[in-house]
Amino acid sequence: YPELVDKIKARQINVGSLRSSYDYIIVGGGQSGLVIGNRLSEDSSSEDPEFDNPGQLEPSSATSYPARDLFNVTTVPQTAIGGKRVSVYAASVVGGGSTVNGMLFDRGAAEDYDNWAALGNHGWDFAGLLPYFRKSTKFGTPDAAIVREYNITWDPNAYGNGPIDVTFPSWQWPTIKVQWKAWNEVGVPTMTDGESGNAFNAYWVPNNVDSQSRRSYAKNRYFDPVSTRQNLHLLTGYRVNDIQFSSTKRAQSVRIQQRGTANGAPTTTISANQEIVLCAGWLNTPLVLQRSGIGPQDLLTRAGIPVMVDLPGVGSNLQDHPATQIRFQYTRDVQPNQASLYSNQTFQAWAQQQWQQYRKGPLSMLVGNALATLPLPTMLTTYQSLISRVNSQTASQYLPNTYGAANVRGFEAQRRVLMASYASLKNGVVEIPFSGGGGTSLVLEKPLSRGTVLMNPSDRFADPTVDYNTSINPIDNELFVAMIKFYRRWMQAPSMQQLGPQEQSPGSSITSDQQIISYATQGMISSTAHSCGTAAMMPQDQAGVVSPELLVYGVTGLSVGDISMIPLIPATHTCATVYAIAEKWWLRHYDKLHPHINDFQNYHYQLEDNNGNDANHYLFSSRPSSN
Ligand SMILES: Cc1cc2nc3c(=O)[nH]c(=O)nc-3n(C[C@H](O)[C@H](O)[C@H](O)COP(=O)(O)OP(=O)(O)OC[C@H]3O[C@@H](n4cnc5c(N)ncnc54)[C@H](O)[C@@H]3O)c2cc1C
Repeated sequence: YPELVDKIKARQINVGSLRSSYDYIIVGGGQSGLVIGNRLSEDSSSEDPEFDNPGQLEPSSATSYPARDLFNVTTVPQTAIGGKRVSVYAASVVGGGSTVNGMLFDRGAAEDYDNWAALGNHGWDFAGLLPYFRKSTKFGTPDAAIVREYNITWDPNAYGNGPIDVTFPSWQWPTIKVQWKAWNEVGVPTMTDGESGNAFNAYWVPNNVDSQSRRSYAKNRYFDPVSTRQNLHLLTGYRVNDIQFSSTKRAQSVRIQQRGTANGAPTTTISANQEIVLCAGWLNTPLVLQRSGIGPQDLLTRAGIPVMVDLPGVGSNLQDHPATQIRFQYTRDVQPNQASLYSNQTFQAWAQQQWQQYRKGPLSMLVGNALATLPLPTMLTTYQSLISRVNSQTASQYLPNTYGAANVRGFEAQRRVLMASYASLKNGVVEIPFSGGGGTSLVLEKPLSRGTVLMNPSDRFADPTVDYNTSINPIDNELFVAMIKFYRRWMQAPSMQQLGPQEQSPGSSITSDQQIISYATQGMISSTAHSCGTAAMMPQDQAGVVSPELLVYGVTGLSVGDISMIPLIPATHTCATVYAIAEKWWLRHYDKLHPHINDFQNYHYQLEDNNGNDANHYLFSSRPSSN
């Protein structure tokens, strides 16, 4: 898209014009980095450069993940899923994941975030995050005819007046009506909306698109409108290698190197007067920390890097949503259906015309708009016995051998809140997306397996070693078995029979748990592009890396504003949550500018009025109440 590249080139700063120091340096102009850059530069007294790797810009809706905008990294062999190496998804482009992602835009259940607070992170429960979910979004009323036809529901109070446009496309496949009914028949109720804390059972999920089906993302909503601010500089084509510290362990400067030059090539040093904010994503935030001497002592020593802070959590606690596939064919499918887009030329031509003329119709639809996020008790009558089996495992039993005592304590704490969620009817353990077709991905939302992102000790500039340890904990596989069995039950629901569902894979001959596990692991992927947790917000003695204020333990002037801070992966696609995290990161900075308002927990409710409009003026005029 040459015209877009030219536009961004006109705005970005050349390395030669960089200042030698800035107030804030944001490492990574991805999704969270652009949010934080926008918010910080609202204050004209600070100057913020953002460093990023260049890439092509994604101008419109897209469902395929462009490899050119992703880091080219694969995992080590995943021993529990047949030894395959799997691709990782980490964006390397301005706007980061928001530029390349599938635009399914949802939030976790309230309990997902309440779990974060239960792990010692005051203010990070759902009530503490909701103002930021609202602050980042604005809901656009979808096509009335489609809403009526498919009974699409949402909660307008879940949204605010923020930069990211959210709405539903103007198309659904007719078969989805049968699917909704069938969910109800197997005991899965329909929720009005998943966005207001009720993301469990079955519910509609919008996309982050505007009324013209155009991608609404961090670059065009948080960066472009403020790119002319004189106090915000964006540098592309460089990477931050590491951070340098003063003798009092204050983060002082970053060393940057042009991408594409030999590792260790001459670097430029840029200083930060106030703070360095790591927004380089789940893959690179831990790597930059490790290169800077913050990480597991043993790893740093092996790499010959002086230890600034021994934080065993840096690069551990890696989580994602692993997935496998299931496929049924509808022998009495209704017309039109997804296949019509390929098999029926008249329909195909009509779809093209709808898209080109009105940006509507089947081609405006992305990955689908409905999810069944199933609580374990709904899916498995013997769920108590599964929970007992988890609790009888030694905490360290399936953890990577690089994990030390603090990591095990952290996992034990996570397991306690996770088991409460496994028993809950208000929190999903698995996700089954549905959009009318007979096949789909089956996604594990609350895995017990944990992984690592570790610097290569013999070459700190090489790609890191990524290991998800997918399915290493056998309970994860039991959850896949339960999911496949429940999917089969759904296909046997009375309403579904009008479609004549016929199982293609795994196939009706695959019946025993062991057969199902072997099918599921064979087709399993480790990541659905929701990797997180590698610089987690946990207590320091439980392998935490950042405090609830998102400050890195053991040093000053250094924080994390991206997805790495997530302690426990929520049962949702992660984009909306990352906006809320980055918006909330900014709160502490606001606190610094306005020290008379000094209660982190209490005033976050004041950031918006009840309609979700920005109500920052409250902050200037009154001290919030203490309830
Ligand atoms: C292919 C894909 C599909 C997805 N689909 C969905 C979806 O449909 N729905 C959903 O909700 N979520 C989805 N996600 C997840 C979501 O987009 C991400 O979780 C989110 O964007 C992560 O934001 P972040 O700010 O933490 O990191 P990122 O947005 O990845 O930003 C990191 C930035 O740091 C830069 N960087 C890295 N290293 C350095 C360095 N050393 N120096 C300087 N800069 C550096 C990178 O270039 C990048 O711009 C998807 C993600 C991907 C990758």
